[in-house]
Amino acid sequence: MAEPTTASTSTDAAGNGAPQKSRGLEGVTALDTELSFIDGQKGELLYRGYTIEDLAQNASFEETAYLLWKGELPTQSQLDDLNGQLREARQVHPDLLDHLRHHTPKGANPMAAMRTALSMLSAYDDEADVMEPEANYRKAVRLTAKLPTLVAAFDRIRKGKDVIAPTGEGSTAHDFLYQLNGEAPGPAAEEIMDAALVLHAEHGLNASTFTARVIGSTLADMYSAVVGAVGALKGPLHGGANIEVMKTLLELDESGETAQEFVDRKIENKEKIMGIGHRVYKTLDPRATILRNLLSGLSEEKGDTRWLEMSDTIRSTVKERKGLDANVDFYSASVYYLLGIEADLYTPIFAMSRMTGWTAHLLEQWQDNRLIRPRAEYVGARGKTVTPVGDRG
Ligand SMILES: CC(=O)SCCNC(=O)CCNC(=O)[C@H](O)C(C)(C)COP(=O)(O)OP(=O)(O)OC[C@H]1O[C@@H](n2cnc3c(N)ncnc32)[C@H](O)[C@@H]1OP(=O)(O)O
Ligand SMILES: O=C([O-])CC(=O)C(=O)O
Repeated sequence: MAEPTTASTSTDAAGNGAPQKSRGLEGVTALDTELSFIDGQKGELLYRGYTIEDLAQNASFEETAYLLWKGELPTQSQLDDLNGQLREARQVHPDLLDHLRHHTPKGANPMAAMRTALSMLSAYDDEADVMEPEANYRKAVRLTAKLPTLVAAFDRIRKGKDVIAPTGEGSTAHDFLYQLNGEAPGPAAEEIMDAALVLHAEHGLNASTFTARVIGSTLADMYSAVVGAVGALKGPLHGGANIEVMKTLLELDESGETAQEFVDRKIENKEKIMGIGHRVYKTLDPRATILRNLLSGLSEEKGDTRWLEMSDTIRSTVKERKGLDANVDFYSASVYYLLGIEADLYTPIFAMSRMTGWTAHLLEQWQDNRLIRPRAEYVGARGKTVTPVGDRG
């Protein structure tokens, strides 16, 4: 099962009822959620009872967002309302664009630029500190609408191109690709981007969502919580892995080293292979299967199967050598690459999608809030006394 241990009921080795420690909180169940279920042994993922395969195939990102926020898939009129709200909210205040244009170095890490821009957004939101559930829902919609605009704007500004305003039409996937590239995406590219957004939307108490819930549990506002979550997602052990996967593939393509030699070298040097392994999945991440299928179709269409072949060989070699399999970040990297997207935007794209999961968790947290505050066992020194500074050697 995904979450075998409940922190509040576990006991230490002596069975005396003291809380058990778990390095990295592995196996600890910290809270209840209705948002998603992961079976790490079977490789299953459900969002509110629906399989990820069903949602990726049959629901749009906007329908998925509604499902996460509201608990049910939307009716047509509910979806129309949400689409209207998202489209209207895609515009960002001109000050934000000026900040990206004039006060953000072109070489900034896009996740750092987004972390700052999201934080600034709160200053332009009159409801930033209003904690009523409806106000928080409206903020979740606004944050989800605005982040793609900020990501696309930053990419164009750093390339010396004009910023393209959102169209106020179409899906999140369509408008994002339009704002990024300055031309409307074809239906296939839009469909793939939409599916990728569905696949990354929610995943239980992953590190960034846990971060968001910890911040939310202090009754800090939604902006504070998602800014913290962006910080957590940036790390290469979490969402930042998708960028590292692409760097690996590009380096491998240049170097002439075979994928097997690469894996053996990494294992020999006790280095991690990015996009491989997972804290909860002990088998293939079901999202990786779907992303591999998308990559396979895209590779055929583009007549470039290099990345798929390289990825498959890395994956089968690590599986054989270490028994580890691919996670969501493994094939997404090549999918975005073949869509013509710059590698350092892959984690910001992950954040555009996960914004729905983070904010849905915050809405859930605030329905029945209690401060999240675990303990650390003190293992340092005791009994020391202060000597005057001049006498310290
Ligand atoms: C969206 C997401 O966040 S998905 C995860 C994205 N992150 C990555 O792809 C980064 C690469 N993967 C990893 O670093 C890890 O698998 C994590 C962080 C995802 C999960 O890690 P943990 O559950 O903490 O496992 P931990 O890091 O303790 O590793 C356990 C063992 O597996 C090995 N291992 C785990 N992942 C990898 C990997 N990617 N490559 C090589 N070995 C690995 C470790 O070296 C260790 O081996 P050992 O017992 O022989 O020392
Ligand atoms: O669940 C995790 O630890 C990481 C992950 O796959 C995600 O956040 O999508």
